[in-house]
Amino acid sequence: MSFNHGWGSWYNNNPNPNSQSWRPYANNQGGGPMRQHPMHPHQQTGNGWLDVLSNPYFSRNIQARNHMANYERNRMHHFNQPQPSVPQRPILKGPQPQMNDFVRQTLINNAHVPGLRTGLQMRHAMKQRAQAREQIPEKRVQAIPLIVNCHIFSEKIELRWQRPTARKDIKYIIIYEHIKTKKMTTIEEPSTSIHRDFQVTAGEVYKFDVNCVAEDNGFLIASWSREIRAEFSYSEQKRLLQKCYQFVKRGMNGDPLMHEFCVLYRCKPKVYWDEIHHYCNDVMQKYIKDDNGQPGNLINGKINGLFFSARLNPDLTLPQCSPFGNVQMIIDAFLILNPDIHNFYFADFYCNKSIHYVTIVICVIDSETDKYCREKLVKLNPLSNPFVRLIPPTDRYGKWRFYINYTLWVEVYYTEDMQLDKGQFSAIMATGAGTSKIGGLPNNKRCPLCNLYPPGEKKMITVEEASRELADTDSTMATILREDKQIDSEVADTLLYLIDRVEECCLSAEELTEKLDKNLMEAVEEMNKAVTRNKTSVLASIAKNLNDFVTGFNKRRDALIQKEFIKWCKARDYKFDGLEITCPPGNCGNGIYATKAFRTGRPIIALPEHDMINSALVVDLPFYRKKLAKINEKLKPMEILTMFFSFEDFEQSAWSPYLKVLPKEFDTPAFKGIDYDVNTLPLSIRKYWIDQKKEISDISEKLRRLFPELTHNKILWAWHVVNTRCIFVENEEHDNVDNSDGDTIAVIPFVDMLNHDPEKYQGVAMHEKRNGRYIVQAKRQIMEGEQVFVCYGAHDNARLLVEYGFTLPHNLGAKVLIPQEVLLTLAKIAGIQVTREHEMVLEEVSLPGHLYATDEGPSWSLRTNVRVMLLEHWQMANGRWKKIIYSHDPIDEEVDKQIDEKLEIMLKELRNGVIEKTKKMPKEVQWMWEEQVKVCDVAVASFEKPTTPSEEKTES
Ligand SMILES: C[S@@+](CC[C@H](N)C(=O)[O-])C[C@H]1O[C@@H](n2cnc3c(N)ncnc32)[C@H](O)[C@@H]1O
Repeated sequence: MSFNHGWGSWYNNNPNPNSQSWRPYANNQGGGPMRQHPMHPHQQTGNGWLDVLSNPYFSRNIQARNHMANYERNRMHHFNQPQPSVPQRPILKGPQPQMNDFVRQTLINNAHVPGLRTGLQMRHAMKQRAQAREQIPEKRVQAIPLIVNCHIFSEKIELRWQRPTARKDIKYIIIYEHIKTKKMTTIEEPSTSIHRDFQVTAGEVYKFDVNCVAEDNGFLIASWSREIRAEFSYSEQKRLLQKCYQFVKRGMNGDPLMHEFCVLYRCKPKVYWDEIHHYCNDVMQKYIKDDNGQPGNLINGKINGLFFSARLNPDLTLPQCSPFGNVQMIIDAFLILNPDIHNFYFADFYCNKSIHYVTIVICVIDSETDKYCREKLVKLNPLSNPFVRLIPPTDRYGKWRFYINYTLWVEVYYTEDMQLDKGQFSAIMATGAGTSKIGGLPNNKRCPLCNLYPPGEKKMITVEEASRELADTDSTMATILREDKQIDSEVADTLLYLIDRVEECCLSAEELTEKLDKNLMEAVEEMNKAVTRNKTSVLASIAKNLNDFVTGFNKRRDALIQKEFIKWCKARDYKFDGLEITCPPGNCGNGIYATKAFRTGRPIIALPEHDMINSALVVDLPFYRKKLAKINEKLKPMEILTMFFSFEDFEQSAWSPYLKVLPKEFDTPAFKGIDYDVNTLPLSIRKYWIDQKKEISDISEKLRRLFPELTHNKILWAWHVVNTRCIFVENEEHDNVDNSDGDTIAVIPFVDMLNHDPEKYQGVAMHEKRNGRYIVQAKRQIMEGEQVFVCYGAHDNARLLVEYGFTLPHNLGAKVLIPQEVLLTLAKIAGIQVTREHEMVLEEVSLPGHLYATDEGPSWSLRTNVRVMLLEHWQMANGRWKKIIYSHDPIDEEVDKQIDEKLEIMLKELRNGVIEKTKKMPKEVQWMWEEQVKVCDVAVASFEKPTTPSEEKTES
């Protein structure tokens, strides 16, 4: 970077030796530049600041007063003459001086200090408004509030509302008024409509009234009203910044062209300073930002501040003339730009004719203005932005260095009051009228360099702009883009659209709706497909950046939704101190983590029993009671809960914060529309798969028949919510529930955030009826930082996938089901003579034939089944087998050995059979079979005699 050239010349060679500097408003009357240049600490006297130090208004410095008099040529002259009403120099921050009516009126009409002017005008306006309010009796309308979300852009306002009622005989009447012209437009929207866009003019204010009325008699059902200023959305603001980045010229090495400075200055007519001195206790008060710049910017009329400049002449001297006035206040740059206490924001980029301006807002950290800017404007890094850049001191006693871009005009808008004694004053030449236009100049709306929508141009950002935006977060991107400009236009459009969507999504919590999320994700998917079709490094890089952005955004959104959910739980008296919801690594949604240790037996979650969502709760809710009364049919618990989750509205429901934390989709085959061929599935999952398919299709058909407004997809989602989250609870019988198959399910918010781990689980859940609560207890000690698990059951991976949509890498629940016909076949292969009598006993014993991954050898029930098949005729006659099978006596050694021998043959045969099957199975289910092979391997291995160390030695 070339920052330093010629800086010293300003100190050494003041181009205007006649110009004067002084500190007329200073309390301490000290002199000299506020900040000495680190390289030239003692060279400040050359510009004459030490010569004229005192206040001209108290006649202590004749020279200065004469000097100022030369510039006196304004209509406020009389304020500068000693008058009876002029107060003595007031004590700082003392009471405001009294003004007579004449003075006040003159000030209102002519004041040069906008703070003074706007203050008085505002008070006047407020008085008028209060009077008007008193005159108009408040109109009370009996209507419920309509919920409307507004999406505000500089040239478009989008309104989206939620239907206030399920009634169809309604319509919406939208009245919007352009406040300035009073032009009113009325439009009607049908009952099906839920949004409407309005083309507007940037910076203008519109009043919108959205009324939902009954179609026949016009009765007002719900209403909403708001005044909206058409202003930049956050994404537009960022695009403007990108335009500004593009405008900034850069040197050979890519760095922006900047020069060093150490003071900021503000030029105003002398009367301006006089008024502050006489009427404002020497405090230059910040005042409301005028209408200069882009009409849609987010600071005009919104924040208060004072403009300063740092721009120097080409020879790096301070300017000696200004269109804004004949007195220049000069202050130490560190006072305004100290990055330890200030935040920097980009606020505007515009031109009036040819000069381009960028407005940088400087706020004291955490001030009210800072909070506003943080929300609305784009924050800049003081150390790396190309407009006002700071370089930290190199050692402990060093000073900050300041650089300003000289390829455009940087306006520094400081949002605090400033005392005059902080500065030094210099007389300069006023060019033009000596003052800026009151209210501000209109910007040039035709300039394509600084307008987002110059006339005649498409309202689409360019690829370069998009790439710039991304380059902001990934500096390598810009380099890649410069190299490769061959970008397919369709792909570019997709990317640009996505950038817009992503930026818009960042606006506010209001936008975090399910719908927008879905749109966004669809857009991302579209983008990823488009990028795959056009494999260029540029696109891949842009796509990666956007994907990262979307992921980050989603994370922020999830955190927000979670916060609301926690608030909701606490308000309902859920107790879960020492726990937090976090997203564990991997793809398993949320989980619950301990933020402190819990001892064994401690309840870690407790909630009132009436908060369990079970069939009784649902059928007693007025909405569902009415619905069920109409259909005159009792539903089963699973059907009732599915109906509940199908109907509840994400925004309106009393469970809204809970509904929002529920997964939007599930990874189960049923949800993904995968239809396995039953014959390709291992036996352990076959029945469950058939039953599940039937249940989903039956419930879906039934609910759609009873409630035609429900769709299959909605029911499918709701069924999954219930099926993956419900817990066993013994519910009381309820007259309006069909409990012919029992009623043992409930969905329990928060508790249903616990994930499954059959090995590590520390949480056991139970309904404590006597205490009227549902709790989760620590069954063993839980350490701080651990995820808290429960056990959903000893399920193998096929079952976990089909029922819950996940699998475990080392699942001890893996098992092989050996039904009776398979058992008989295997027994025959092993040489067992199985008679009809054996089969009948087997049926009566009815022990399950399972092999488990955890078993050290075949289970007791499998061994017993084999034992039954080895019984002789006489042992089975007259029920004698019962005594043998259920006896506590140890099994005869001979028999035991025989069982082992037979089982070994049977299981080896089983393993071979499973391996053969695995080979023939379609790819998507092969893993299920492989898991079965592993279980067989474990069982077979248990028969192999362990080799002793001596045998090992001999073999080797
Ligand atoms: C009762 S919910 C548990 C909370 C859930 N993770 C969430 O985000 O809301 C059950 C669901 O959690 C996920 N899940 C539970 N345990 C898991 C595990 N060990 N690994 C992966 N996903 C798991 C599955 O998606 C399952 O359908």
